[in-house]
Parts: sequence; C-alpha cells; structure tokens
Amino acid sequence: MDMPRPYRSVLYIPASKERALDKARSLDVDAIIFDLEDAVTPDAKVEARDTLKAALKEGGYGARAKIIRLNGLDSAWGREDAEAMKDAEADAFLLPKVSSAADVEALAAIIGKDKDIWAMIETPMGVMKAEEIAAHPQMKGFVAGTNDLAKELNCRFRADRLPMITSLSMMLLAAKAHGIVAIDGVYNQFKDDEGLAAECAQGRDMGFEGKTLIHPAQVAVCNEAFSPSAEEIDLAERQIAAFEETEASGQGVAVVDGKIVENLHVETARKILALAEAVSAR
Ligand SMILES: CC(C)(COP(=O)(O)OP(=O)(O)OC[C@H]1O[C@@H](n2cnc3c(N)ncnc32)[C@H](O)[C@@H]1OP(=O)(O)O)[C@@H](O)C(=O)NCCC(=O)NCCSC(=O)C[C@H](O)C(=O)O
Ligand SMILES: [Mg+2]
Repeated sequence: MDMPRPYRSVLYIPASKERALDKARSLDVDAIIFDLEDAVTPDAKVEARDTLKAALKEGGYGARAKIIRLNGLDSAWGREDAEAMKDAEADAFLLPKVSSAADVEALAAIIGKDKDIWAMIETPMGVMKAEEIAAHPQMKGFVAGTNDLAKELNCRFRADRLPMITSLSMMLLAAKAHGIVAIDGVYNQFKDDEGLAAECAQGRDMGFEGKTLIHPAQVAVCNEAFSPSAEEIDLAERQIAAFEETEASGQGVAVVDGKIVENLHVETARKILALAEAVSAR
C-alpha cells in the first residue's frame, strides 16, 4: 500500500502576516492554507500576494502541504490572485464558496490544467453540487467552511453540530465517491482544548482526514485526534495476523476480541498502519 499523505492538521495563515508565515515553518502541521481571503482585510489584499510569494520563494515549509486560498473569482481580487499566484511554489489552490464544477473550470482556465485544485464547501449550493465539484479532474480536496455554512443556513453553532451534519455528510459522500481528501471546518474558540478535542473526534469518526485550524495552540490536540492511537495500531496488527492465519487454514473469517475479521476489515487495518507509518515518517 502506498504511504498516504497525512492531512491531520491544516492551519490557516493570513498571507498578510509575516510573523505568522514565519512561525508556520516550525509548527507540527501537516498542511498550511495560506489565506488571501477572509483572514486578510481588503486594504491588505494586494500587498498580501507579494508577501506570500516572497515567503513561498524563501521556502522552509518542509513536507507540509502548501495550499493557497484565493479570493472568489467573482470578488474584486480573485482573478488577479489566481494570475499572480499561479506559478507560486504551492501544492494546490483552494477556491472559496464553490457552487458548481463551472467555478472550478473557471479557475483551471486561469492557473492551468496541470494544477491541483481544492474547494471550500460552504454554501447550500456547494453542498447540493458537491458531487459534480468532486468529479472535476483537477479536484483533489474539499474543506468544510462551517462558519459560512452556519451563516448561509442561518443555523446555530451547537456542540453536537446537528444543524450542519447533513451538509458535512453530503460533502463527505461526494469526496469519498471520487477519492479526494475531505477536511473538517474550524473550531472558533481557539483556547478551548476540550471543545476542540470533542469536535475533532466527531469529525474523525465521520470520516474526515483532518481538521482546519486557526491558531498554533490547536495543533497538538488535532494531530492526536487524527493519528491512529496505540490501541488502534495494536488491534490492526492483531487483526491482520489473525486473518492471515485463518486464511492459511482455508477459512475466510477470523475472530479478534470477540468480533469477526473479514477481508474488508483487513483493508481498513492496513490503511490504519499505513497512516501510522506516514505520521511517524514526518
Ligand atoms: C485568531 C488570531 C487573530 C489570534 O492571533 P494572535 O492574537 O496574534 O495570537 P497569539 O498572540 O496567541 O499568537 C501567538 C503566536 O502564534 C502566531 N500565530 C497566530 N495565529 C497563527 C496562525 N494562524 N498561523 C501561524 N502563526 C500564528 C502569532 O504570530 C504569534 O507568533 P509569535 O509572535 O512569533 O509568538 C490568529 O490566530 C489568526 O489570525 N488566525 C487565523 C485566522 C484565519 O485564518 N481566519 C480565516 C480562516 S477561518 C475561515 O475562514 C474558515 C471558512 O472559510 C469558514 O467559512 O468557516
Ligand atoms: Mg468561509
């Protein structure tokens, strides 16, 4: 099995803040979203492009995936952002408020057909069209925009996120159907570790690969939640061993800790071990 690229912790960094851009070089995050959109004020938007280009040229971000969030193409800055950043040292370009595959195609027409594109799913139409957006050949990842989603749905923030579970599930289904990455939305109370841990656990249990973050203080909690635990690794190893032994004796089903283990469980167990290996290789 190929070693997967971990996306446990995905930190937003305002592209206008040199100090934060520098700090990210030493943070234990799997990916960075260099943000030209909501984290940058209108009067700083144009200068932020140059600040970001200089930081990316200087490098030092190591194995962290580098994703640039542009402003929407229907905004005053989006098209120029895309033109200015298309040759920057980045792994992908993240388009906010995507509502159709045509939005993705419009970005591809500016930055080129060989670039990876990610989409913020954060509007009702984006959720409804998530499948066609995920199907675009350049689409590689979805990021939930839970703040915009709450605004658009006029729903309340609740600890159990019940009002937005349908939207998150629909985006997950589309992502999984097309084999692309899905990252959960941000947790706004960045000093509340307990609340963050609970929301990370919920996102992980739903099938998200990781969570977007807004502050360095959130990184450790998030990495722990999205890394396979020692118990999960131990169980995966025992499931694989038990299944291989059973298979050698001509049986198709093993039993571990009182639960059946079939071929499909072994595939999940191998994925857990591959992720654990990728995490420890970082
Ligand atoms: C939330 C903040 C405004 C807090 O900033 P600040 O008061 O400066 O925090 P600290 O003093 O505690 O910072 C300590 C040091 O850490 C650095 N720092 C802070 N934030 C980041 C960061 N995001 N990345 C890297 N480094 C960071 C500070 O520079 C300090 O460094 P040092 O001085 O060297 O010790 C701030 O955290 C912030 O601006 N966060 C990002 C906000 C953001 O990106 N918002 C947009 C994304 S959320 C969103 O839009 C989601 C989606 O679209 C949706 O709809 O849901
Ligand atoms: Mg948003």
